Amino acid sequence: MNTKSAFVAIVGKANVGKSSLLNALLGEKIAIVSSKPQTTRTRITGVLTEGELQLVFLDTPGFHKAKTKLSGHMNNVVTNSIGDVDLVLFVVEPKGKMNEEELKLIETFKQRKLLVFLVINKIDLVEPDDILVRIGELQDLYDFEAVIPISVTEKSGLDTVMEELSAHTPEGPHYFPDDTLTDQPERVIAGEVIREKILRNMRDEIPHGTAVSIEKMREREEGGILDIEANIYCEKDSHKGMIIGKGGSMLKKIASEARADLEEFLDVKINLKCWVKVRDDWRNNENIIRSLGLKFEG
Ligand SMILES: Nc1nc2c(ncn2[C@@H]2O[C@H](COP(=O)(O)OP(=O)(O)OP(=O)(O)O)[C@@H](O)[C@H]2O)c(=O)[nH]1
Repeated sequence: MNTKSAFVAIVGKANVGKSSLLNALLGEKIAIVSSKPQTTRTRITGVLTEGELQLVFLDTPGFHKAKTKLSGHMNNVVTNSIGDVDLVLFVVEPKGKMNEEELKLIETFKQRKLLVFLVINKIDLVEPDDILVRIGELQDLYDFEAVIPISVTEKSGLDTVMEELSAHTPEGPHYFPDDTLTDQPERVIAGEVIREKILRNMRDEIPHGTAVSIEKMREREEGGILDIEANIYCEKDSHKGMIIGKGGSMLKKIASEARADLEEFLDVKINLKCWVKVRDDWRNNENIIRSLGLKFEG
């Protein structure tokens, strides 16, 4: 089975129903990230797996103002790393003016050219005609991928949200085991940070044909050092050569940038080792995808 996966951010001003929407989408299929303190720092709020599809919901990475020193750090790191979310659900009220926060969000969409779905929530509070007016008002603000009127309370429109998300989710491995609660999303983050460094440093040469699997992540008993070992899978020998670079220079750059981000993010000294491996058909290979998934088990 070809799998597909996406990182999804739910954004919007306070009280528009973001949490309600997330809960409604996750329903009983929720694989809540555990309540271990680290996990809240990673801001993964839920994982939804349905057949081939896996959606990893993030708590509005980089979209809101820093409240504490920690979240300030997080915003920086997350904006730089997985701020490149695949899909965004922008939740708005069914009436009223866009406030400053919302206009800023739209600016962010424009700057990052994000793939955004405009979700007009609470349509149970307005007349059907008002919804049309609302759509007219808002759809010029950004080139939204779709405009979806919903009511979480009345459970209407939720299927459409899922259909749109699914239709726009690219092929990719499931980051979490399909049926397992995970308590180690920091592994996912580590993998994503490394992958982001590859994409950033190699923009054109190596497109999306890479996957990163965290083989090991263990804090040393003494010394406060976290050892991380990662495999970078690519599709061709020539890609492997490019990722490693002349005399290992590219891999060194990728690893040292990833290490710096992760040290700040996890607030611990990190010893990061990366290996590059060729897997012709990793996208299709059930075993590899499975092993990528299983790496996340506790
Ligand atoms: N009438 C109506 N109320 C809704 C709907 N969806 C959510 N609400 C209500 O709106 C309020 C805010 O919902 P939340 O899900 O907490 O909103 P939020 O965007 O996560 O809020 P913050 O955490 O403050 O950012 C709650 O009282 C919900 O019950 C809806 O479709 N219709």
